[in-house]
Amino acid sequence: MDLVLIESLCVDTVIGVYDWERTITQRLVLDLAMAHDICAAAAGDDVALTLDYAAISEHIDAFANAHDFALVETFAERLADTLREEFTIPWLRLTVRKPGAVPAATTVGVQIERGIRTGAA
Ligand SMILES: Nc1nc2c(c(=O)[nH]1)N=C([C@H](O)[C@@H](O)CO)CN2
Repeated sequence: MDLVLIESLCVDTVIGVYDWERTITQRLVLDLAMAHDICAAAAGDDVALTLDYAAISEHIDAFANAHDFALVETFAERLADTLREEFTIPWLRLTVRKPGAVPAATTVGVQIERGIRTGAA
C-alpha cells in the first residue's frame, strides 16, 4: 500500500474545553498518512493522478480557521470525515497534537485511523 504523507503541519485554531481557551487561537500540529496507489501518477508524472499534498494542506488550514471545537478528538474526527469525502481517500491515519497544553509533557493529542486499508490503495 502506498501512502501520501503530510507531517508536522501547523495550524492555528480555537480549541479547548476551558472558557479562556474560547477567546484565543492555539497551535495544533498534524501528521497525516493517506492511502493512495501512486503508480499512475508516477507513470504519467501527473499531480492530477495523486493526492495533492499542497491542496490538502490548504484544505486543512481552511478547516482549522472555520471551526472552533472543544476537543482535539472532535477536530480529528471531523477533519478525517471531510478529507476522506473531499479527496476520496480510502484510508487515513491522522495525528493531532496540541503542544503546550500540558506543560509537563512535550505534547498531547490523539491519533485515529479511518477507512479500509487495502493492498490496492
Ligand atoms: N482527551 C482530551 N483531554 C483534554 C482535552 C482534549 O481535547 N482531549 N482538552 C483539554 C483542554 O482543552 C486542555 O488542552 C487545556 O490545557 C484537557 N483535556
